Amino acid sequence: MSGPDEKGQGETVIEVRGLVNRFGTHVVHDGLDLDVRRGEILGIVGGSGTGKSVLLRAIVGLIRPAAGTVKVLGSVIGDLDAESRAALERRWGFMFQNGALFSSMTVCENVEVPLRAVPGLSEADRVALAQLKVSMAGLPWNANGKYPADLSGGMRKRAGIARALALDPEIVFLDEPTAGLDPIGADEFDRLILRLRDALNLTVVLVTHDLDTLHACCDRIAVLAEKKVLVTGTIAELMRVDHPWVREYFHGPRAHAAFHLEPESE
Ligand SMILES: Nc1ncnc2c1ncn2[C@@H]1O[C@H](COP(=O)(O)OP(=O)(O)OP(=O)(O)O)[C@@H](O)[C@H]1O
Repeated sequence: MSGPDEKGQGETVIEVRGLVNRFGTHVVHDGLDLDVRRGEILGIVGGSGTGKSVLLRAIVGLIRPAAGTVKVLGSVIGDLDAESRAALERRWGFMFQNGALFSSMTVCENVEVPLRAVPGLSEADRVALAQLKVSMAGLPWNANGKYPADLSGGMRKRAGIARALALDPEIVFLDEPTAGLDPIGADEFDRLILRLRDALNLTVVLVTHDLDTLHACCDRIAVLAEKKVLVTGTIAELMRVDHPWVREYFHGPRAHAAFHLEPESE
């Protein structure tokens, strides 16, 4: 790989080494390594229960690993005092699977939540910034005043991404961004992810089962299997990997449809 360019594209912004996560005797990750480069959209795929969400949570420090190191933007998570930790957290945004919005707050108020931690920001500026993020997420103006219960699933996800963008992060984590969306809504969301990455120079790490999202959005894909990242690469590279799960996933009929390939002859 060539080194970072003048905008830092290509530099490693997340470095996971020897990660071990376990719940009781259940070992989810055992010596997992992962690198994420600035400016890329990295998709994480794997069978159900292989620990994709646990990996995202471990990267942002919501789960304390049993062993290994996670370095984000040059800092080792776990070594930081509360103040440095809070400063680092402002440099990423996280969109949980269902949006994880506060049901008693409007969309605008939800997006304002992270902005409340910014010292010296007036209420008027906070509201204006939140409204800007809501529109950047592709929601209409009148969504600002709506409550999560009054939104469709797709709109809730957009509100979740607006909140993840509240603090102008460098990295955005998306947990199954298109899950539960109809195909048109999922396509629109894929395009939104690409637009936001390009417009805001974001690094995006997303967990997905959606082959269309992999094809439309991801520069590289990391495959979780056997308690680690088995392989990372482009779709073309992963299609050449000889591993039962990878083969089945990247050569199945759904993959062929998503990747616009001719059906394989038996
Ligand atoms: N807080 C927890 N306590 C105990 N076990 C947990 C906890 N969180 C996750 N697990 C277990 O860790 C494993 C990995 O979970 P995770 O949610 O990361 O899987 P996943 O790959 O995201 O799955 P899916 O594709 O089905 O969403 C699962 O067996 C799950 O039951």
